[in-house]
Amino acid sequence: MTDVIEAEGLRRTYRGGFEAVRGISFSVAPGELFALLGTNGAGKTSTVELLEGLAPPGGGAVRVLGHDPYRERAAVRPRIGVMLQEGGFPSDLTVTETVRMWAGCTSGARPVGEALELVGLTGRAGTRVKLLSGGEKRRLDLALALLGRPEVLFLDEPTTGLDAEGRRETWKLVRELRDSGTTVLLTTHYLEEAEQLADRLAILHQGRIAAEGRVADVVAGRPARISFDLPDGYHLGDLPPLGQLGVTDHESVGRTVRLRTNALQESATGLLLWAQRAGVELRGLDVRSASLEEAFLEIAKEEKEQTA
Ligand SMILES: Nc1ncnc2c1ncn2[C@@H]1O[C@H](COP(=O)(O)OP(=O)(O)OP(=O)(O)O)[C@@H](O)[C@H]1O
Repeated sequence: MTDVIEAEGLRRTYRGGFEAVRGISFSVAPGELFALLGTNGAGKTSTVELLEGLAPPGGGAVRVLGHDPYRERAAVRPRIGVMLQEGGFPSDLTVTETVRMWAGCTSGARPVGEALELVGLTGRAGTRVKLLSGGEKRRLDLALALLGRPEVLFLDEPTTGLDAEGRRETWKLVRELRDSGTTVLLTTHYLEEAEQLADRLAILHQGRIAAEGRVADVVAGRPARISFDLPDGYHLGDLPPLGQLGVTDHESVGRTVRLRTNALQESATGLLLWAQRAGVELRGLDVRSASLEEAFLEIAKEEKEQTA
């Protein structure tokens, strides 16, 4: 089966000449959940808007469900669900009235009660939108995106403003939708969200894709981290030669030492053996494998250095 979303060399330039999207290519298979990550201003929303058909690309091509989402909007729009970053509903309507109004413009809409139940807003059905909390408004946005039982769901930072429980509930719902065959494109600032949900992801930086693949692919080859406080009376030079422990990089801030290593077991063992022999305690010892967060920060740093 062909891919549901295909982006090829996409570009977007705003009035004034700023190029926010600089030739990016990726594809999303049916039923796959693809996450776009990136620092503020990396170009996530600018890209997603092209996929949603809200603007034409300045270069390259995009196809959603086999159509050009901008030129063939009428064919694509009924089959996609869009949760924008800023919903912007009339604030004097109640939750039910808002969903009902939206349902009136949606073919094959779910019943209002079902949509509210899906996102856990049943108890707020009669509440005016202006009285909802930020997290509840995000959930209303999601209910509206789900109204038409979309084949493709675009979620632009869906859990911003949600508390930890609300975030986990939304993750569960998004997983269920994906498991029932919905293709999902998600943008997020939360790396844990991408780790939890994404089948594949791309990290955008300054309008380009800096890394792409499964979480394990993106994390592979990134260094692990060890940090600890130097024992009183000891200096960095008192540690065993760090290079021989497989440490690739180190820094110290005050008494805290941070090491990076591609040989975590070897480095940690060497350090602990040294501490045992010296009879000292390594307070604040923290040993962690490479994570998406580490990969993300490294990529952002590398790219910044390259463009400096
Ligand atoms: N209408 C516009 N006119 C000019 N520049 C814009 C416009 N919209 C966005 N930009 C710029 O394009 C760049 C990418 O913005 P975009 O909103 O796509 O980033 P993002 O990755 O979604 O960021 P965030 O995580 O902060 O939402 C930013 O530098 C932004 O200032």
